[in-house]
Order: sequence, then structure tokens, then C-alpha cells
Amino acid sequence: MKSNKLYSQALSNNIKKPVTKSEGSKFNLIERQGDLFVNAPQNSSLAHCVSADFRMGKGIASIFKEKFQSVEELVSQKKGVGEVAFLRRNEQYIFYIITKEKYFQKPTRRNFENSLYCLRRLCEELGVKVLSAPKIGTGLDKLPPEFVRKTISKVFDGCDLNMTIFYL
Ligand SMILES: Nc1ncnc2c1ncn2[C@@H]1O[C@H](COP(=O)(O)OP(=O)(O)OC[C@H]2O[C@H](OP(=O)(O)O)[C@H](O)[C@@H]2O)[C@@H](O)[C@H]1O
Repeated sequence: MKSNKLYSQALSNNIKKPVTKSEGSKFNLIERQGDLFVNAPQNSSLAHCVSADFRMGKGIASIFKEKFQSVEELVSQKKGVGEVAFLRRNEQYIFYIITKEKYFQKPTRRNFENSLYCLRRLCEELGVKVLSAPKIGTGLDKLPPEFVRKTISKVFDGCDLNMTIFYL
């Protein structure tokens, strides 16, 4: 686990490192059937998509809200569209990928991609090596699965991370 200093710097995004291609690192992306909250490895951080108002009224976001609460802590980070707010739970991080302003809107492809670059920077700053997510963006947010898959592969290319996408 990175030091608290790094954690608070990442929180305030003081570290504006560009995404780096770690030498010899290999980004692994796998998709597997399973319930994210039951089958994700214990040491895995989690990520999902939300709106900037943190309404989390439907879909898997509502389960995150029920499980991890701390909406006030998330709002206090003052993150906007294209950015990522996060919680720390012991050895795990919970990432809230902000892809749109209001809950009733749908994300643009550009904002979706920008928020994933932000997620990558955070994973590198915090030393996250194992990340699990649902099929982000493809349900209520109605982004085409192929676009989501390609964007994840593009954004995380060269990142030292094992990412598992769970689907029911
Ligand atoms: N336990 C589980 N394990 C594995 N997969 C699971 C699962 N539970 C559900 N899934 C599947 O995971 C996919 C994406 O699940 P979602 O559709 O929720 O996410 P999304 O990223 O498309 O949309 C996010 C916006 O939806 C809400 O906004 P609203 O208020 O509704 O406007 C939020 O606030 C966001 O802003 C769908 O296939 C679900 O079947």
C-alpha cells in the first residue's frame, strides 16, 4: 500500500504525471462471467461509472452506494466529468468513474475515454495492480460494448495492471 502522502496527493490530483508506459509491463484484460461483488479477488480494487451528482440511483451504482456508502466523502473530492473520485477500504480502492454530469444523461464517448485516462493515472499513482469492474458503460449508459472494449485496451495499453470485467 502506497504511503498516506501519496494517497492524499493522488486524492487532490497534485500528481499530474502523464500516463507512462512501464518497461516490460503488460496490461491484461479478461472478461469472465460472475458477480463482481462475489467473484472479484479479495485484493482487487473495484471501478464503476457514475454521474457527477453521485445520485447512483439505479444499476450497479446503486449496489456500490449501498455497500460502500460515503457519498459525502465522494462529493467532497469535488471531481467532475472525465475525472475519478475514490474511496479507500483497507487494501482496496473503490473508483467512481465520472462519465456524465447528471444521472439522467448519457456519457459522451470523449468523456468516457477521458475518465478512463484519469483512472489509469490514479491506478499508477496508487500502485493498483488488480482491478475488477462490471461491463462499464454498456448498460444504463448505453455505450456500444465494442467501443468500451477498444477504449479500455487503448487507454490502458502499457499499464502494469490486471483488469477483469465481470458480467452476470
Ligand atoms: N453484481 C454485478 N456483477 C457484474 N455485473 C453486474 C452486476 N450488477 C450489474 N451488472 C452489470 O453491469 C453492467 C453495467 O451496469 P450499469 O448499467 O449499472 O452501468 P453503466 O456503466 O452502463 O451505467 C452507469 C450509470 O447508470 C447509473 O446512472 P442512472 O442513475 O441509471 O442514470 C449510474 O449512476 C451510472 O451513471 C450491466 O450489464 C449490468 O447488468
